[in-house]
Amino acid sequence: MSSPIYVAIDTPDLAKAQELAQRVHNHVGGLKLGLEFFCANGHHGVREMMKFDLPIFLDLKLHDIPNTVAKAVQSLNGLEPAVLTVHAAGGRAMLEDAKAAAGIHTKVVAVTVLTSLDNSDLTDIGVGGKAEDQVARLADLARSAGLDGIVCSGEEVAMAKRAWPDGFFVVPGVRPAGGAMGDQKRAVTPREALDRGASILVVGRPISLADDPDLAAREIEATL
Ligand SMILES: O=c1ccn([C@@H]2O[C@H](COP(=O)(O)O)[C@@H](O)[C@H]2O)c(=O)[nH]1
Repeated sequence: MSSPIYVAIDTPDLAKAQELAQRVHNHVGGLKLGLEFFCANGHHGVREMMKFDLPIFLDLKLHDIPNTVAKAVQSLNGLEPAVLTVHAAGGRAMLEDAKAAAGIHTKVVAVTVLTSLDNSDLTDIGVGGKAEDQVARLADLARSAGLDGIVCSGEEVAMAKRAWPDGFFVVPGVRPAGGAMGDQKRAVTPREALDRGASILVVGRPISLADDPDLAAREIEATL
């Protein structure tokens, strides 16, 4: 069975992205490419990364009016990433149109509450209540809009999976026990996230900043 770990390749530099993928490709289940990579390298860069023969997760977190998001998704035609993100806060019509525009092999998943936010950050942006309540609301919206799943933290994934047993749950911001949090605020360990119902885990800096990224990936895998 392939690893649930998708390594976040957070760099605009194609050569560095290829070097990281080359080092870890035998011990991860997929490659996650974000906005900084896509803005710098576009379709060509994604095609280069597809040569590692691993599923590609395009984490573009699209969030705009429905027409614009649908056209952006259509513009990915030919790439057919395994996973594509949009922001649930874009609303029902945007989510429906994003899903309709995606290829049949692409799981479209909605980002609920970024793992870098805590309850106090939510208050700052006018969202009352706790992160868990907001995740529950947006997960329900994503499900009823026909999406494949959501992105949430390991703190909410068990609750979300209970409500949506066949949903696809992406959990980023995981940290090995004692690992540096950086800007992440709602982090659990990779093992906890999987035990609570994550379908895949996104791991960035704990692998990419390690002296030996392949060893770091293998050590995380060994805890699962
Ligand atoms: O809520 C979210 C959504 C996406 N991400 C992305 O995951 C990785 C995490 O990187 P780390 O270095 O392991 O913190 C990164 O690419 C984010 O853009 C997230 O962290 N939280």
